[in-house]
Amino acid sequence: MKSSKGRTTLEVGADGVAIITIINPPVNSLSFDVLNSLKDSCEQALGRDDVKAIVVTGAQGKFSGGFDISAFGKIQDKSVTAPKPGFVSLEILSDVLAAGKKPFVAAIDGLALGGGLEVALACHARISTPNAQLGLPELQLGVIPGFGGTQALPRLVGIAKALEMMLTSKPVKGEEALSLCLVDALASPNELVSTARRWALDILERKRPWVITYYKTDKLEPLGEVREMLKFARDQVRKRAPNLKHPLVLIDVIEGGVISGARAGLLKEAEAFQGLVESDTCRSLVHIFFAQRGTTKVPRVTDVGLKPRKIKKVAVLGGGLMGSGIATALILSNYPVILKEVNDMFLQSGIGRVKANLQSRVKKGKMSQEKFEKALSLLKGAVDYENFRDVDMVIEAVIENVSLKQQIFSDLEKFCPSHCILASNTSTIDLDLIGEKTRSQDRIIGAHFFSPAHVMPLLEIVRTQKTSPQVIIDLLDVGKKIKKTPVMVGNCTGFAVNRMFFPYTQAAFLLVERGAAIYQIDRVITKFGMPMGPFRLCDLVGFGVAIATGGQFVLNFPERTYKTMVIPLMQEDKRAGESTRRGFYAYDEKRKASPDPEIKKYIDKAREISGVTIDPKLTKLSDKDIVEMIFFPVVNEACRVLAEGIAVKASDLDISAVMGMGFPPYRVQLWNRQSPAYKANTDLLLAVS
Ligand SMILES: C[C@H](O)CC(=O)SCCNC(=O)CCNC(=O)[C@H](O)C(C)(C)COP(=O)(O)OP(=O)(O)OC[C@H]1O[C@@H](n2cnc3c(N)ncnc32)[C@H](O)[C@@H]1OP(=O)(O)O
Repeated sequence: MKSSKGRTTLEVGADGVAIITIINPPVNSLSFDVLNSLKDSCEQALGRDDVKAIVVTGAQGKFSGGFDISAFGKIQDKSVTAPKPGFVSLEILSDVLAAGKKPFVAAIDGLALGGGLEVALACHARISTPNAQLGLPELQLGVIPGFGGTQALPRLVGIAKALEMMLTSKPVKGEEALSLCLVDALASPNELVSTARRWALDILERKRPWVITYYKTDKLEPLGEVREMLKFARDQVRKRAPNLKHPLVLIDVIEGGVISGARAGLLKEAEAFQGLVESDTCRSLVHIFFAQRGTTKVPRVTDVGLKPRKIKKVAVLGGGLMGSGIATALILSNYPVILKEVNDMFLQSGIGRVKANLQSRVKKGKMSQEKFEKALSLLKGAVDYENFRDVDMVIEAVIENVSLKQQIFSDLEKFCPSHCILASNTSTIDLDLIGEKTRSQDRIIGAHFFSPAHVMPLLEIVRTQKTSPQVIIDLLDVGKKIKKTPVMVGNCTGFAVNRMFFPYTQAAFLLVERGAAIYQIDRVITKFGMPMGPFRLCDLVGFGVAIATGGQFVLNFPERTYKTMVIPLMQEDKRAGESTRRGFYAYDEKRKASPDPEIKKYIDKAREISGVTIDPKLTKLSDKDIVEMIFFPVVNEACRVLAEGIAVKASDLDISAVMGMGFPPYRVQLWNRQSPAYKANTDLLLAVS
């Protein structure tokens, strides 16, 4: 017998109010089983003589996290048949709930997201707790709201706010929802259902309005204004996300409903939703949703019954760019931190950097002055190890120097308690080497942050052969608590992200020295969706860093390292990237980059020194050729990282590419599926090398 995935229950109280509860842990997602059961429960409640009014709620303090996202994959691979377009929005929510002859009230605690909020919008009133999260985040998954949200939300909060909520995918809290008229009243979690019960009876007794959301028009702005707003929104979308179609589809669907009425809008929405579910964008973004949550599931580590230990205090060694960013990330998540430097002057600079990081959040309105003071009070400075007796974790972030790090780790072994986790933020040095002079190899681990560490979402957790699973579990937990996506990798040069990044710039140099146009490469790669092309990236990180990391790759992977002469030649002329205002681009005082005709001189010279000639084929590459020739070596390297066991699973590398390299998440699945096609192009690349 097929096991069902979630259900609803129906319970009728002595007051004649039926409570329909959505039950599908952990977030009460709306699987097809839940939706069918919801329809049955609603029809039963409407048909029963002992039921006067109905409250819809979710079990365990969560209304619903929306449509069951795992069903997208099943629809795409045809292992389930999707119901006909409009089955949920028209046949359940509009025709059963909204058109019901008894009042429906939604009692919302925890979260009402996506389809969850759409169920609530179909009810005749909504009561929520002050902290509940209400939103329509479907765009993040490559689709639009498909259970009526595109029509109902604008009718409750107006077009401008509805557009903002849907285009940004950001939820609002109960308090704001009340001020927007998205909910009708607030109640504490304890009083939520009783308040909703009373509200439903009040509607029946005509003491409160009986509102069918889809018929409301009073919040819709006049048509001329709506058209202006939609035009502005379309322009913004085209500018900010030129490769994405679904935000434009959303705007068309909203417009359709405003012009032709909600019922026509619901139909249009249902058809558009069905088309988008099949798109590569949706496949990719759904894959990324689960891949991101999968990074903390590590076989033989997270499935052996270990629980994370409580980390009460952390020490960060080094107050430079990385150390201060790491300290900022920790205090922002309420970890008391000791920031250690070698002397008072360096310490004050480090503390100053942390302060500046926090102040910039205050300036951007992301943080209150009160939170600023509180976060800063968690930071203590030190110039020795005296206060390290009670730290539970140390993160070393000093310069990349093996003997210095070895010394630090042996000092740490002496001063820190024996349970203390000893982490290094190194991006290039072998962790076994760092811990060589200690007897604590089981608690040595890599915590590789990306700069700026308090902003970038990825954390590479590097385990050695000896790192204990408990230490990995602890760092995974800290990673999640400081709002990073932790990805566990093995110990090797460059770990996952830098190993994948390396061929990205290598291929670009190889192509340019053989005739490809330098700025065309950056333009095409940016158009593809990367935050910047390989040459602009070299300028940003600076040639010093590029040469230092490049040296590691030459040492460790000599058979596949391309030694370009362009960078050393430019360095001789004191061009070292953005920091010197001259690299592959010239930079004005506002750091705006412009192509520099002088670059040709360095490329010609590099060709001459290396004895390389121009290949006419490479002077007229199409955009597609360029994208493939830059990225197929990246994919190849990712395959090696997986084959060597450095990454636990392929989806971890997808997340590393998206969060560490800025690879466009909406393209991941297409690239995974295309892999057989890349051989020909890789051969092309090999043929010219
Ligand atoms: C037709 C409709 O318009 C279309 C839709 O409704 S599309 C769905 C719209 N809803 C969403 O996008 C919400 C997606 N979920 C989230 O943002 C977050 O999971 C959340 C805010 C609900 C909870 O966050 P958090 O507490 O950090 O827990 P999180 O780890 O993300 O999720 C807990 C578990 O629930 C699962 N989950 C969350 N939302 C889910 C959903 N809508 N469907 C299926 N599973 C879901 C996660 O995969 C995770 O599973 P795991 O424990 O096996 O890894």
